[in-house]
Amino acid sequence: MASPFSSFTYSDGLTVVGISICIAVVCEAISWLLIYRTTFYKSLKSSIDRASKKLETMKTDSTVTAAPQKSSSLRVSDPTNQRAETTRFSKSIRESLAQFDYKRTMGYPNGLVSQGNQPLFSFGVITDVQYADIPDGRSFLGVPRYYRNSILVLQKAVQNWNNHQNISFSLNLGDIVDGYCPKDQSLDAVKKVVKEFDKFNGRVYHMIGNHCLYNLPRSKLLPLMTFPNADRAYFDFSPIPEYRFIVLDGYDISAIGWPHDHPHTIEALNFVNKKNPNLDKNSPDGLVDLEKRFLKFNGGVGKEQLNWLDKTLQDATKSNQKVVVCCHIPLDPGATSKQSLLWNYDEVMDVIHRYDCVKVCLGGHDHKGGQSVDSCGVHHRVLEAALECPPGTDAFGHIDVYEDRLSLIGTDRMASTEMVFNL
Ligand SMILES: Nc1ccn([C@@H]2O[C@H](COP(=O)(O)OP(=O)(O)OC[C@H](O)CO)[C@@H](O)[C@H]2O)c(=O)n1
Repeated sequence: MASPFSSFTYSDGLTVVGISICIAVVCEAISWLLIYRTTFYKSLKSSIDRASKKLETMKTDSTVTAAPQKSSSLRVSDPTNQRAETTRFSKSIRESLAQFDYKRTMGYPNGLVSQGNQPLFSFGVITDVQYADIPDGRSFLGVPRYYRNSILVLQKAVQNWNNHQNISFSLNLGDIVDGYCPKDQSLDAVKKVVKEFDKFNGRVYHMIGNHCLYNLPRSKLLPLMTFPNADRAYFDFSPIPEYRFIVLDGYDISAIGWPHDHPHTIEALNFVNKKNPNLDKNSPDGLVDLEKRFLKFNGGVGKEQLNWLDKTLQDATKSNQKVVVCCHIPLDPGATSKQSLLWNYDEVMDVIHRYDCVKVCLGGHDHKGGQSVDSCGVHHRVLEAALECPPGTDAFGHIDVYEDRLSLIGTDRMASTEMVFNL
């Protein structure tokens, strides 16, 4: 009797192998599309790598501690505490992996995890309004700028936030008036824009940018923009006990805005003169890669503010809070052009990376916007400028805050972004 496989030829076998390979390739491509290329996967992977590294370090440390200590310079540590720490990190890795469970991930078309549908709270965002009562123009590099339309974009933003009814506060990420605003109109222009922000039925937290400082010195600007501490432009606040916002002043060390003989002006001028040999200190000519940030229109965070940041993060960690750091000048090279980076972004990020509590950094300044997840899993989102919206278009948004993510819902030119982080 003929076996059912008697007609099964060698070429049929090859066909089956071929089909299997094709299916494997298609599955891999689908996984890449739905999983590997998503921000969530990248952030989760980097968190797991980070936790694994920490775990390895702890294992090495405990071996060192267990061995007889020959030198007093070795770190003294309690083995019981170390075991507890190691267990905590193993647990955090297991939890991270558990998060990546297929059923929950597939609940969202873009492969993101959903934990609860109701945001804990929401806040409005807008940046680089750069209003001036002057005809449309272009940036130094030729990008169109709509100086009169930008205040209309702000008006729409405020209307939208008010209509939403659940926006607790709003963030202005800086540069409310453009440097081309005629100087005899600066004061009125700043007042006019602040008045538009004041129409929002909630608190507006302002940041200062280079263009604000081209118009008015700090002494005049700060009182108009009502900062929580009258004498400085960096501060923190907690809209709910579980979250803290830290607003940095990226023009703390700056050649713009302070009196000419102020120590911060002198420090900034010395710094930029040393780092940028061009006659025009706003020109990045000849500067290579990350050196391109050493431009006069950028600035840095001074020592006192860095210490304050460190203490505030320590405090947030103790209070088990998640933190959002905001600064007009971006803090991560992956999210911005090198020309728009904070002078000492590396020092600031070193402080931030000492803690696990910072989940997201928000910025402005680089008008085209950008997004990245850094090596420690912190999300960076640089927002698109209102100034570059042709009439009839917008760039503003609101961010819904959840336990495990921030969800930016942008209008028109401001791209919506999901920022999912590890708990
Ligand atoms: N002398 C200069 C001045 C500027 N650049 C490059 O042009 C870009 C932005 O300059 P500009 O539009 O004047 O600056 P804004 O403060 O209005 O906008 C802030 C930017 O969005 C931050 O990037 C920049 O790439 C400069 O390097 C120049 O080459 N030479």
